[in-house]
Amino acid sequence: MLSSFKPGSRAGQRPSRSVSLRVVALERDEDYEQPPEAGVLPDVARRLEADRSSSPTGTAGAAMQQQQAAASAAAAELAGASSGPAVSPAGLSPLYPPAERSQIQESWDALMRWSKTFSKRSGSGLSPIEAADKVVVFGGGSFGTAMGSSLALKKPQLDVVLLLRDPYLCKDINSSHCNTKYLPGFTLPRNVRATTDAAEAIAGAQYAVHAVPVQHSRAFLTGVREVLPKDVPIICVSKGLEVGSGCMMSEVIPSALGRRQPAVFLSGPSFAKEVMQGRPTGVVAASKDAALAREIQELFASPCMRVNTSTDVTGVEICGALKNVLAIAAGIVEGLDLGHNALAALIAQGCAEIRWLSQKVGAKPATISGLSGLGDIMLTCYGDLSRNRAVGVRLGRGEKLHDILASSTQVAEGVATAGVVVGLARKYRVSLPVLTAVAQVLDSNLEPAEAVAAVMNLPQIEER
Ligand SMILES: NC(=O)c1ccc[n+]([C@@H]2O[C@H](COP(=O)([O-])OP(=O)(O)OC[C@H]3O[C@@H](n4cnc5c(N)ncnc54)[C@H](O)[C@@H]3O)[C@@H](O)[C@H]2O)c1
Ligand SMILES: O=P(O)(O)OC[C@H](O)CO
Repeated sequence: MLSSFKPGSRAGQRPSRSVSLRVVALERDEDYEQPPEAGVLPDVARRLEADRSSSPTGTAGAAMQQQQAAASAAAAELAGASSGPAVSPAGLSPLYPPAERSQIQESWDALMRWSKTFSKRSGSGLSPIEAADKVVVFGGGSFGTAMGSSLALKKPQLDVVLLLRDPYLCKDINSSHCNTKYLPGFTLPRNVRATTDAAEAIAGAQYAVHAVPVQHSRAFLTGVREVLPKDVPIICVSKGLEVGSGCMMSEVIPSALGRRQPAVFLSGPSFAKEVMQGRPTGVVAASKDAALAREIQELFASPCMRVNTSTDVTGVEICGALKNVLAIAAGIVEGLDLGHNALAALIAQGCAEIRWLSQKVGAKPATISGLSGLGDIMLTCYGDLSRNRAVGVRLGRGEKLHDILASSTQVAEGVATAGVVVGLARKYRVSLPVLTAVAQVLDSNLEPAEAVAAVMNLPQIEER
């Protein structure tokens, strides 16, 4: 049975933000304990990989749990590797000369000791997940369901409530423990449930994960404004720019709620299906409130999920929005069957365009080359699971946008965002050939092949 519903329970019950402060400095070498023996680590990595490949992909609870257990065991073995036996992988002679080998081993040992020291220094007291008893997820699409499930698995007593519009899907989720519309084939953890009742879903929740598509977020948030306590942090996972206003979600949220709500923007390379499968994933939690970003880092972190923190909200948001548009371009190149050279050149050009515009709006270089920038660009441009890329592939193969959108039940945020990006580029006086070409194709002003030819025939320039 799910944990009890507590209407009075609010963010006040969350742990003090100083609790999870961690020390990041590397210690002096002599402070460390014995280094691990050579030969242990490759075995751990191999076992983790073997566990991964033998996991079923269709049962989120089981697969995620197996992955978390495998990753925990591997991490524990890494941390405790100092006491392991000196075994060499059978039949393999060392690749590097002895001097290099000992340097490599020393560097690795230092890393493992740092990891151990770091873990020991984690704060005492209740962690955010221990302190929480309810989390509400706005939108029960693929990513809201996946992120809610990963929290539910961390704590079986946690009440994770998906707030949906569709009563039939709610019934389905509550009776079959499967989100048949957005994540068919995955069994959800038992402590994930769904409702269409916003007041009931939100009451008593310590955190709200916002996973409603950007273009519907303003209306959605306006609708829940009265029942959402002003101190409940919103963890926004939606990536895109609002049509009409050009706003990022960090602007949409306070504008729709009419107040400054605590908020964190979680982004990075993270396909919902792979999160459900418990495959290793890395994301970044960005907030102007660094303590809140650390709290959310700790809330989501698991053996399967690394969470970096950042205070560069603008950078994380703009990169997350722009990579979706670039992924459509990558899909077009794929759909036109232009080859690997073309795809790599396109993505490199797209990365430059994202860097030019992101810097103009204030993104930090570390963000652009980090998880929400380069990390998510790579995933979305190369990964077959991307909906944005899939739109591009179908356009490249000759389908019309209207038909593509009509046949898809899931959002491809880049479609709406592409037009907004061109306006933003004009505002900041940046020329973005690839991203503008995507908007032209989507707006039916250019055939995909014509767009490629036009971009190829632009003047030859110096790289910048
Ligand atoms: N799917 C992923 O792998 C993934 C990963 C990271 C981030 N995201 C981002 O998360 C956001 C949500 O994506 P998703 O994949 O869950 O989308 P989805 O298409 O799978 O589901 C969208 C959800 O939003 C709901 N919704 C749509 N219109 C609504 C409205 N007007 N009011 C209320 N709810 C509405 C739908 O009912 C559904 O529950 C997007 O911005 C996406 O870019 C997705
Ligand atoms: O499927 P897409 O293209 O919406 O991408 C999903 C996520 O943003 C990947 O990080």
